[in-house]
Amino acid sequence: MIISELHLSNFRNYNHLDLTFHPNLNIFVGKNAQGKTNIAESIYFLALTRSHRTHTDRELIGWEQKEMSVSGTIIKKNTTVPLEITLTPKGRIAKVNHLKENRLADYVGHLNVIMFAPEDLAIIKGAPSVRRRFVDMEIGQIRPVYLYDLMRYNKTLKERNSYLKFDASKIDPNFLDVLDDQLVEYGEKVMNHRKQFISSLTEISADLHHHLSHGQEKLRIVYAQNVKTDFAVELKQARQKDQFRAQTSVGPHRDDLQFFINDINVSNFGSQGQQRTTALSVKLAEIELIHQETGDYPVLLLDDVMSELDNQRQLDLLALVIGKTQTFITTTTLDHLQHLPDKMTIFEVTSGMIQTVSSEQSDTSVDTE
Ligand SMILES: Nc1ncnc2c1ncn2[C@@H]1O[C@H](COP(=O)(O)OP(=O)(O)OP(=O)(O)O)[C@@H](O)[C@H]1O
Repeated sequence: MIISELHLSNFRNYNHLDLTFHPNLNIFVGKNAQGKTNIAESIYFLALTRSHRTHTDRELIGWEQKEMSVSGTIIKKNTTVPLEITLTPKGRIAKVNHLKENRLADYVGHLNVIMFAPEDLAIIKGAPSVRRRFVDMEIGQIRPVYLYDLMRYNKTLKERNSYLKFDASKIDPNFLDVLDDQLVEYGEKVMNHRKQFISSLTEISADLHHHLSHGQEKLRIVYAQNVKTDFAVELKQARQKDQFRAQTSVGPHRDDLQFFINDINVSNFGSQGQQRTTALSVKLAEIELIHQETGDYPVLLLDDVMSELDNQRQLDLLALVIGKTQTFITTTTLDHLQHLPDKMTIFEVTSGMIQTVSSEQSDTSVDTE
């Protein structure tokens, strides 16, 4: 799939912007703080209705503005799908084919994106919550039903945690049983989705990592599931402790991922280079996974990462993606970019203004099958 057009209105430092993209490669070049990442963020937002770098929607709206919108045209399997999201003081409105979709799960999935940004190193090095968010966003793109199950799980978890805060004498064990049953029902679904996703991700990323490390390293991803055997039993066993601490101690909200290279934990003992290559292998694996699950390649957003990769890694990366996935690169300079194809569009970004400085249209469009 490709995104052929993007329109921004009051999105961060863009008051009004209309862009037409190259089907293979688009490069945004400019000094720091000009608005390059904002473009990548707007595409990510159009796909997932969330930013990759903030939880606060307000930040996305231009200063002194009340609302903003991002819209774009997606081309896949010879069909054209217009998407649009508007953030207003009353909330967000998401439209597919100009029609409003009330449920997130009906909107997400029309545009699949993979973002690779410097912050992604946190998937390897950061807190478990970062890895859970990564897993949730990625499964949600492929299987929108996962978002339903996760939402229901989180709602029940919140309810249970609030109930646990009641005075012990006011807690009705039967009501807690009902909440536990619901938590187990939705939690099992969440864990099953995660198990399948992580198993496929492990398989594909192991191959890619083997390739990227030139046969030197064996990557293994482990789903560190918090529930060991039986969720219902473990929840019951933890009840007294949970009541005492007024929070639920067992369940997929405590899940984690672990990364091993040649059986050594990368998060704790890996070098910077190994951690970076692991993050890259995982991201590239997602591209293949989305293709396997949906039959389409996602759009790839490489935000400020090329300068972090050495010559060989850049070559490996571009060889793997160009011509397969429509790719967007943001960078402060073109100097260090090696191995670029002949056909691409380069945009120069200056204070929220964009100028097309070079556009070489390709004869063969990207494979959108
Ligand atoms: N809500 C907003 N309204 C208006 N301007 C904003 C808003 N949020 C951020 N900005 C502006 O956007 C600019 C930052 O853009 P962006 O993060 O895309 O930078 P960049 O070009 O990617 O830079 P770098 O190379 O440092 O990553 C800053 O000038 C900032 O003041």
